[in-house]
Amino acid sequence: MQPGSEASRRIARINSHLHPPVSQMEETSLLRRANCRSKGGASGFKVAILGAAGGIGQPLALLMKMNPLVSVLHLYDVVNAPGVTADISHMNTGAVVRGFLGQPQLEDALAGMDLVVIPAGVPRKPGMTRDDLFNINAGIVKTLCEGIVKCCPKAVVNLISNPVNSTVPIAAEVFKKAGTYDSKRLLGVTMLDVVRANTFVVDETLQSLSSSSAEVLGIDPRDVNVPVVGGHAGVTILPLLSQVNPPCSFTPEEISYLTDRIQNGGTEVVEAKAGAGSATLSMAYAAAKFADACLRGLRGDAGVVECSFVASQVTELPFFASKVRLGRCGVEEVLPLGPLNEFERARLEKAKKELAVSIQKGVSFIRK
Ligand SMILES: NC(=O)c1ccc[n+]([C@@H]2O[C@H](COP(=O)([O-])OP(=O)(O)OC[C@H]3O[C@@H](n4cnc5c(N)ncnc54)[C@H](O)[C@@H]3O)[C@@H](O)[C@H]2O)c1
Ligand SMILES: O=C(O)C[C@H](O)C(=O)O
Repeated sequence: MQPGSEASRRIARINSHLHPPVSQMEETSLLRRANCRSKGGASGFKVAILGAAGGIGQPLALLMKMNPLVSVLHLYDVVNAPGVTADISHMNTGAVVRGFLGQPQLEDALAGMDLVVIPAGVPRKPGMTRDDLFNINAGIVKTLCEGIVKCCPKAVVNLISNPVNSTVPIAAEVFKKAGTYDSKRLLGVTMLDVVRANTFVVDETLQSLSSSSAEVLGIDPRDVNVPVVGGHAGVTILPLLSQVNPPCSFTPEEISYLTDRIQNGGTEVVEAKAGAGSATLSMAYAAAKFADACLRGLRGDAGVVECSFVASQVTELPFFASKVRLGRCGVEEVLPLGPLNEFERARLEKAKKELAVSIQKGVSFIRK
């Protein structure tokens, strides 16, 4: 290709969108605004995915590109962001996609975002707990949240990176330190626990147990809703099987089996992947569902309720996962747990003990 030819100028233009030099920032952001209006429409939201080239990031980027509520989609990673961006950008859906590679482009990736979804960080290998990821992922989450402070302090943040029970407190502390903390806008993503619970209640109960819960036979798992409260690791994951909707009853053996399977769903995938990571596809599905719920809330839809790990007064702990009502500012209301049976009350006490330690570990990481 001849330097200075029309083809080389076109490629230079495409590259400048993928890696906008700082000197072109103003011009580029005008271009972005123009693109947003022409393609996404005035009502679309601007969404950034941080860790977009990863196992979760890539399918999540695909699903967000398909979401009609998204007008601009920013894909940021420290590796491979241009390739993923080029690929996703060929999908003929409305959202304008832009790629951002490496720390120097983090601020451009975040500028003006309404929703920031964070699946950046290392996943587990067999034999590890989520807490074993703390040493690496805590620093990653801290850095990304410092970027949010600077560039989009009013964005709603969906935090996926593990250990969620500690990374959400880390994010809160970063925001508090900067004076930008709004507890309504920080949500730990525990949706995969709900997705698993809904699936296992319909599937596993009927397949592997001689079930007295035949009421659920033939029900689409998408129509089942199991609230999952507490946190997102082992015993802190507490499905409230007494509150399944549509209502259905389980034997004590079924409750114990289902609770253990839901609590160990992540480990089941980690072991099946045998060293190649943890849940990515089901997580991308869950994250896309949760992000969509947040966007519908931001749009002003009524009655959007999902479970999430948020700042909470539902228990004595400063953070707790429970049903939350989503609205124009993020979390509009943290809903109470509702009536728990004896089994759930006992499991709740266990969950709170472990959660308290994980939350404090996250807080201390920033305050130290
Ligand atoms: N909340 C949940 O329910 C849930 C479910 C599954 C996985 N996870 C967690 O999500 C995280 C990601 O999992 P994965 O399978 O996608 O891992 P992955 O290794 O496949 O992808 C992670 C991506 O993050 C990127 N990354 C690393 N440091 C970064 C930084 N500083 N800035 C931006 N990007 C960075 C990597 O380059 C990589 O592309 C893990 O911590 C995992 O435990 C959480
Ligand atoms: O189990 C993991 O490490 C990943 C994730 O938290 C999950 O629940 O699948």
